[in-house]
Amino acid sequence: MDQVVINDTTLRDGEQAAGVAFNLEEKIAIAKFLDAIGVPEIEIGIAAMGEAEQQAIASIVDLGLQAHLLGWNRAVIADIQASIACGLKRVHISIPVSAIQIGAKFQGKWQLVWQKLKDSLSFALDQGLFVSIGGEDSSRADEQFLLDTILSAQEWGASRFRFCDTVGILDPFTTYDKVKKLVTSLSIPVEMHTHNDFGLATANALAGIQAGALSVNTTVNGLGERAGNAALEEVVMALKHLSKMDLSIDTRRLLEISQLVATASGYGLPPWKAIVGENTFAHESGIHAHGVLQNPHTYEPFAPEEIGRERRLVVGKHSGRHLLSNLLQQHGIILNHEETQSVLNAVRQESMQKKRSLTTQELLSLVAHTQ
Ligand SMILES: CC(=O)SCCNC(=O)CCNC(=O)[C@H](O)C(C)(C)COP(=O)(O)OP(=O)(O)OC[C@H]1O[C@@H](n2cnc3c(N)ncnc32)[C@H](O)[C@@H]1OP(=O)(O)O
Ligand SMILES: O=C(O)CCC(=O)C(=O)O
Repeated sequence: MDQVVINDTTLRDGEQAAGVAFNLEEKIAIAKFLDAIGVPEIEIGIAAMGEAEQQAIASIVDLGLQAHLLGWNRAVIADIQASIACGLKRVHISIPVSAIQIGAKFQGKWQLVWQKLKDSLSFALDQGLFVSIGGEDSSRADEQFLLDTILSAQEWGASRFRFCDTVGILDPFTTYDKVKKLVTSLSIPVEMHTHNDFGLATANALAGIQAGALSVNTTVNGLGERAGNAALEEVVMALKHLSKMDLSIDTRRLLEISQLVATASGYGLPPWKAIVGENTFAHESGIHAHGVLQNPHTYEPFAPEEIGRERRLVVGKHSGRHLLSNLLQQHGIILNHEETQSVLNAVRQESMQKKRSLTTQELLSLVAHTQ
């Protein structure tokens, strides 16, 4: 199978999340970081948005990164001219392809949409650009109409097609079937763009890849419109561990980039967020901690170091004697069976009062008080 390409869109769809507005420094920092960890392609913004966005795009282009840089455009020649003025050599041209989208935006005039696509695509190709085409709302489009649209774009010179599950309504099985049909009928590669409205963005992205898509849009932390996009860290780690696909991305820095984007976006993550959440390698429950102390693989799908995190063992309401003894031994405290049990009872009580696990300091003072 050909190498799958990550085309990260944190700086475009990620920033479209309501309430997110990266400044120039943050945009540059995120682009540099994505490049540094080996992301091969980055969608860096929408030049049509105006001066500030154009400055950010041009500044990122000027960095001379290894990654291919892509600008998002409507099927409007002025949008593409703005992208070219920023120095971009790759453009993405999006058109709506479902009846509901074409109806709302172009009064159902699909021929007009095709004409806009043909005109803007020809213009971009005449400027010597790499042109990727996006089918907005591909998942709800009539399948024959979608295929006819892409076959036309392919004939007119497009280099890649982005299959968009714009409102996140697919499941992995349907995604697989739809993408398989396209991959079988097209000569240009297919890219996946999946949204998380039903919590299936990553699963659907993987299903598309399984069906033969060769490129995938991601965003760091899954940031993006509404419930977000397929998360970079989830797609990379799932491909690595579940599909045995090494994308040559430095996964040891995934936590760092997650924190960078969390700070820049102003949105923290729930502790249980897959891959990068604070609790993904934290163990409190007695049975789990006992297992992990013998062999971490009992309750961890991969080693925390792989994403740049450390394992945490904490005591709380659900802890057991093995974990407690282990933590106390690290502080030179050895208790007999009864003493351990009475500290454990006190830990449970205090944890319930505080509604959280205990810090090491709280545990040690509890030991001092129960002796
Ligand atoms: C699914 C997605 O995520 S698509 C990407 C969405 N991202 C964004 O919208 C963020 C950036 N957008 C913007 O800054 C602005 O919307 C701009 C600069 C692109 C356009 O702004 P405005 O001129 O004020 O128009 P507005 O946003 O209100 O309406 C969209 C216009 O684009 C048209 N349009 C929408 N999609 C497309 C398309 N794919 N190709 C061509 N025209 C399109 C609409 O028909 C409408 O046209 P009209 O002004 O002639 O009626
Ligand atoms: O690139 C496109 O064509 C549209 C991308 C998008 O953000 C979406 O459909 O959700």
